Amino acid sequence: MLPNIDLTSTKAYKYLTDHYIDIVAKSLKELFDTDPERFEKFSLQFEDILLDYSKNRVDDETIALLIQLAKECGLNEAIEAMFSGEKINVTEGRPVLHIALRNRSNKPILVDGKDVMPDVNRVLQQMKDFSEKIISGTWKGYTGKAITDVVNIGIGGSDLGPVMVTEALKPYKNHLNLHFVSNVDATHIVETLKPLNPETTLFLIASKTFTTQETMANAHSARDWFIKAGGKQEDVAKHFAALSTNSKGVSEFGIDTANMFEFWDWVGGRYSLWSAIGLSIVLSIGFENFEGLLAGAHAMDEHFKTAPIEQNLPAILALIGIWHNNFFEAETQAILPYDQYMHRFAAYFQQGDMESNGKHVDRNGNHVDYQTGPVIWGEPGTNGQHAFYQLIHQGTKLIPCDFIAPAQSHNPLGEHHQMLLSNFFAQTEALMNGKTEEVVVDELKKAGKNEEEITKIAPFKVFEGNRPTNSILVKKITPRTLGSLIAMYEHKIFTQGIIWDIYSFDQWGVELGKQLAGKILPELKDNAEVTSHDSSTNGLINHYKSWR
Ligand SMILES: O=P(O)(O)OC[C@H]1O[C@@H](O)[C@H](O)[C@@H](O)[C@@H]1O
Repeated sequence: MLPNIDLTSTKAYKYLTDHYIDIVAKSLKELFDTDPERFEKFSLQFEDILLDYSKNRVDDETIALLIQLAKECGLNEAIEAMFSGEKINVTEGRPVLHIALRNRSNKPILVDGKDVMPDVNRVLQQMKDFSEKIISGTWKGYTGKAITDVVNIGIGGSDLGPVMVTEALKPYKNHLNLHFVSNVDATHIVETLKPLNPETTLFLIASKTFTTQETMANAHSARDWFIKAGGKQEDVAKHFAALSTNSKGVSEFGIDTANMFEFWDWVGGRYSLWSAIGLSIVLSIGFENFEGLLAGAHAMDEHFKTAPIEQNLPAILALIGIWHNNFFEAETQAILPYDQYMHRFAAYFQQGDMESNGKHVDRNGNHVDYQTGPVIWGEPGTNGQHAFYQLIHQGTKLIPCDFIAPAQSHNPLGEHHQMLLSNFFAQTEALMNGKTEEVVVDELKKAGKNEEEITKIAPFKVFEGNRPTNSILVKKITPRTLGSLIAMYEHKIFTQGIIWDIYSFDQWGVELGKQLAGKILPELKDNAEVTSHDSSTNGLINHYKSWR
């Protein structure tokens, strides 16, 4: 069972509340000046991932108290509960076992007394066999041609993970063209299908439940397109596969269950890229590379499970996040990868983090009296620097940032990578140190400005600094490193959910909008005036009807 705690009544929380008053009085610059060991002390390495968390407003005492907080909140017991297959997703009555999907040790993991590993390995083998046929061209479409294009139709967890990983690992890509359709807006499928040839296109219908409205609508439109282009019903089997937990739904759609890649209800949608949902990844980079991704995640799982909290990368990241969120009252967390291939990383963790920890009810069903999950956002560097970094440097909001960069580029072209990394290093330094009025005045004097001009302009050029950042430097973005990085963030989310005493693995908050859309859809079928809602909703619907 997950431990039952009252976060703000823990001893550590109370100590941290007092300790916060000491820390806010100190600047990051001072903390560095008074402790020459700071980098060594506040950085951790796991394989090819270096986490430097020294540029956060923490000292030895902060870290000790945060670790005490994690212990008081039962983090170690919670990790044990997850890894041993306990039903820690209580509101849905399910275990949380994405770790089983990448359990390369094959040690048994029991759910209701049954080892899940044989099923996991069976589906992995099925993915391997299928992908080898598609990639080698031995699998033929209905006119005898090899597959050239793969369209993954899915949304949320059945889209974001595969999109993010196939983009991040593009250097490992083969000849197949990958496409992703998620939005129910017809534009998405229409534009995707325009250049495609049905004879050489494979559709993967990716949906855990196989009931999601957007995915089902896109899947039906894809099948209609295929049939209209000359494919016959019996040809569907050569061009459609399903990735799902719902075999009944799959066969009702008309996909042969031989072409169904199964997963299980103990895999959360936003944690499912390691499951059959990852088939588009396998098709894009090959099974061996997918295994590399799984192995990297597994290595991070073992680290998370066994490393003491003070050396545990996901736990430390989580605790630093809690320090900002609950004591500094930071509302958001930016994820800034200095790697163009990782351009969907922040978008992926918007779902991963916000759908997991965007909860205001604790595990006893009571309204929390503290902040929980932050708003996650971000774009790749250096683009962000020329867009929103102004606010991070000089705005009124505290934005803790994770800077991520590879030491080695997949595209070592001229000085590009050094330029990119010079920005990566410079930004965290600038955010930490800022620029004092004294320095600004001095610079303006040197630039030949007079007293009056200096007084006028100086305030705008001052940077307060003291802005917290983590730097995550990796050797290279390989399948293994990416697997570890994703798992690191997954376990960070888990740790924070445990400390905030919330259930991180359900997502009831997405249901209400779906229900209401289901009620409104039939009201849009004719032109009759709608009066069943509030005046705004009625007004909007009726206006829409008058314009269509
Ligand atoms: O894979 P499915 O069942 O089509 O679900 C897609 C998404 O549907 C959303 O409603 C859920 O909030 C997500 O968690 C999920 O990933």
